[in-house]
Amino acid sequence: MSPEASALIIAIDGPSGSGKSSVSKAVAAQLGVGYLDTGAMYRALTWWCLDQGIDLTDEAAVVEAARSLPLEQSTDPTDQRVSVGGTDVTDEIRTTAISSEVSKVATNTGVRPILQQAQRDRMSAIAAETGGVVAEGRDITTVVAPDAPVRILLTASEEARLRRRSAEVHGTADEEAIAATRDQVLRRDRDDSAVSQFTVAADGVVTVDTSDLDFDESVEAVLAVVASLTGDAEPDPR
Ligand SMILES: Nc1ncnc2c1ncn2[C@@H]1O[C@H](COP(=O)(O)OP(=O)(O)O)[C@@H](O)[C@H]1O
Ligand SMILES: Nc1ccn([C@H]2C[C@H](O)[C@@H](COP(=O)(O)OP(=O)(O)O)O2)c(=O)n1
Repeated sequence: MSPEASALIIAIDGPSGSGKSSVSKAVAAQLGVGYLDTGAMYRALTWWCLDQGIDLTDEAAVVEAARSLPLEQSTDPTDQRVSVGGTDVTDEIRTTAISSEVSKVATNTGVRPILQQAQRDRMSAIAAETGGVVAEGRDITTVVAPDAPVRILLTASEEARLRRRSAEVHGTADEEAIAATRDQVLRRDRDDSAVSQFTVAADGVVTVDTSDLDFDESVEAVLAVVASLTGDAEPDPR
């Protein structure tokens, strides 16, 4: 039996602002396994293309960039660093400049199989190293790891997602800040929906709706699903 056969592989998908990244990191940390942020890979490729002066609408050029992307990404859920070609882009890939362009790269159908395969390879390597992995994105439960023993769709109402992203990016969730966040959340989800299904759970995928849960409750809810599906994944009580 390969080491991966008994590994704790957890796939989490969901729309922007549902809590995928923050909740997945906390779950991975509590379970003592590695973490893979697949959205960061699309963001890093977007940054690289813009840095190289590649027109994001030139599909073939972006596919070529995906093939040779010099990406380094940490797997520690408590210390996430992303660098491309030796440049640390951890913060830069979260800026509005990247958030507003990333869907052009994520909806490039030549790019997706390249990053999906890279994600499968990364998941296997992380699981072999740490005994498991929490991987999150838009198509992990359906395309990247449809055989994962734990597959979760993390959702939240449009209102909750806008409020959270607005508070995160603008430090407030007043009307003006929410209006400024709409493009980043709703338009991007609409564009991304053209290539992935992340609003309705596929067969066998458990939905966790965090609309009325605070952050800690969301982490608990995901851990409860993990425990119920694996039987032996109760978090360390320390
Ligand atoms: N259940 C929750 N309740 C309140 N805030 C949350 C919850 N889950 C996540 N957040 C906060 O909302 C923001 C967006 O979460 P994030 O994990 O980046 O979402 P996603 O990766 O799905 O886009 C972050 O500031 C995060 O701390
Ligand atoms: N597995 C994935 C992960 C992300 N994407 C796309 C969708 C998003 O527009 C970008 C960035 O994803 P990311 O998870 O960082 O975005 P949010 O934090 O949820 O707003 O990449 C994807 O198409 N497939």
